[in-house]
Amino acid sequence: MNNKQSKSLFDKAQHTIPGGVNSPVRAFKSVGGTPLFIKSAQGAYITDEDDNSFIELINSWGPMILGHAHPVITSAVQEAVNNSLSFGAPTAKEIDIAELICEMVPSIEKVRMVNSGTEATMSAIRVARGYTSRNKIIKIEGCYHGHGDSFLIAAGSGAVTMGVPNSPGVTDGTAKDTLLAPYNNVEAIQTLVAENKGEIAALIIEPVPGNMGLVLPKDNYLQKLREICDAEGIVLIFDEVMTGFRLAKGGAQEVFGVTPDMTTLGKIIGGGMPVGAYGGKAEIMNFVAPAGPVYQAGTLSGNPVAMAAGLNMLTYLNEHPEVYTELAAKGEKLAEGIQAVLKELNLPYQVTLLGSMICIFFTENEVDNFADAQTTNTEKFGKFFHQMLENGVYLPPSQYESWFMSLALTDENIQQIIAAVKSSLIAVEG
Ligand SMILES: Cc1ncc(COP(=O)(O)O)c(C=O)c1O
Ligand SMILES: N[C@H](C=O)CCC(=O)O
Repeated sequence: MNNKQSKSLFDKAQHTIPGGVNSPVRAFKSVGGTPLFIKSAQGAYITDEDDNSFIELINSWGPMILGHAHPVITSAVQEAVNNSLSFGAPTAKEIDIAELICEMVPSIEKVRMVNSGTEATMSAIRVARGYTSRNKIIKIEGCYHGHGDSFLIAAGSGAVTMGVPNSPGVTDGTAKDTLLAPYNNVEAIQTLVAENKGEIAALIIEPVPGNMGLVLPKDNYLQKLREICDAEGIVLIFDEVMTGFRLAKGGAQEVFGVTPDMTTLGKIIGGGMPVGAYGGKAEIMNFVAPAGPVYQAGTLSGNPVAMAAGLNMLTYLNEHPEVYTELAAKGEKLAEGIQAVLKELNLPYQVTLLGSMICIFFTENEVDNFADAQTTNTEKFGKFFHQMLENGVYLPPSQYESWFMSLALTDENIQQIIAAVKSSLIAVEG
């Protein structure tokens, strides 16, 4: 594969951008080699600066549910930019999108728009702390909630990919207020709650973690967390930055029938524009300024272009529930195909699937938490990743990420991905 242009751009970028990228996971550090510099994307395909085109399973880390450059989104953006890019004042579309979010995710009675998933999670815990007058939070090992200080402890995604799940720069004072428990382990939560009685403001969790690879809840784990939080007056926050509007209209909370007190949302609600949001029970959200005393603000929050894109995206999803059955069918087809390849090649690796989120772990252990995920052979994943590129498929460049499917993937694309998985595994396993 010719990557001359990408190499030259990566070299140039090192001079003015730390590590040559604006978000660490993009740097290909854990898989080695040179990141691809992207020129454009359309439907299920992405094209780099060397004019290589790939079938794509990153989809901007989730939001491109309909595929790249979908007219439902691009037309909204084109229309909105004609009316200027930002006002720093309220607009009618902010009400429309808030109403739609509250309709689609009924646990959200009030919602505040911010500019990223990180802002959403940082703000949500501040509000939970203000509401409960408590300081500590419980975070689940391997979950990623953006780069807020409180969350960069046993963090997944780029943090674990770079080997720095505990980041320098986070003070001991902040770290001591973040209590950790393994995913799928109810006893660990019960112990933390007993040891910190009356001190825990919130439990924040990716209900279906996609930042340690994809891991699924088992044995009514989420229901049990709900019960513990109810009994102890702890605010249960579902971080649905990845899963919201992807797994179902109402996100993971709809799929598993568990109602959090607060929900954080991200990129999907902007159709790919930089957006985030947090919301939940009115009683809690009324603590947010100017309604209440917890301060949170944003010059560009509710940006009109992002709101236009997001409103069209959510309206489309709301009016086309068949999107979710179609995505799930595509997910099933891909997972079945990969399972068949693994069986044929006699490889004991794990495939995890939920709806249109999917992942292969290079381990023979069942993966129920971060420790299990870390038994994966990351070196093999790196080789597999590069083989997949050679075979025309662009995966997230880390074992500790989920793959995201879009509606634009055709049956033929799915067969191409399965064939690429087979050829790549054969090359990796020798
Ligand atoms: C579950 C989850 N929460 C929060 C974030 C942070 O979002 P952002 O990168 O937009 O700050 C991400 C992704 O990065 C995420 O996957
Ligand atoms: N896992 C992250 C988002 O979902 C990866 C994106 C990033 O950090 O750049």
